[in-house]
Amino acid sequence: MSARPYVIDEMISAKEIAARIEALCRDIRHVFPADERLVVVGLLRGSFVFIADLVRELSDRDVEVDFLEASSYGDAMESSREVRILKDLRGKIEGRNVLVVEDIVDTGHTLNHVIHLLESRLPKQLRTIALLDKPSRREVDFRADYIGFEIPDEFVVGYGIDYAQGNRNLPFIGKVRFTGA
Ligand SMILES: O=P(O)(O)OC[C@H]1O[C@H](OP(=O)(O)OP(=O)(O)O)[C@H](O)[C@@H]1O
Ligand code: HPA
Repeated sequence: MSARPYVIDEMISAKEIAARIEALCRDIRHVFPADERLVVVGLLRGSFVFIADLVRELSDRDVEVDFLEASSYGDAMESSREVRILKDLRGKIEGRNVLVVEDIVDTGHTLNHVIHLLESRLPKQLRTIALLDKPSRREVDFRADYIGFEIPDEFVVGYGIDYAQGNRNLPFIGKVRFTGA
């Protein structure tokens, strides 16, 4: 838990997120063949809420869900720039249609690292989707194929995203504002 007191100011409401997911899924349906299974890969832990809403919006498709756990922030607000794979996929992705789901792209190190790893397994088609993108913070040249919202350089929480492992269960995206000393 953080020692510094803070409040959370709402930035993106639950309603706005739901509407954006509907629109994103309309685009995704155009890209992946309707008659082939789609492997939706969530990057733990931050994507767990987003992937849950995304796959239910894609309930008209044959979807398999898998997870990969990557970590580079730990409890800090700054990336360590060292992406550790803590849990690998259960299934094989060679020759398959894959959608990688991320909560936020900040420096870009996490998704960049994961995509290189998964590309080496020779999927038929691999696309990435991130709910949030902070382009002003980018340290590696990476852009997700689908982006929910571009946001300014603020530390955000909620809808799966944490600060020191807290606040993942907020239904909206909020920014952390420190108060006092
Ligand atoms: O673009 P980057 O600067 O690499 O930051 C993005 C990553 O940081 C967070 O993960 P974290 O390492 O905090 O793990 P978590 O998903 O378990 O919270 C977030 O969930 C992204 O995966
Ligand atoms: O803004 C953020 N909030 C929480 N975790 C993060 N990991 C990268 N950026 C962020």
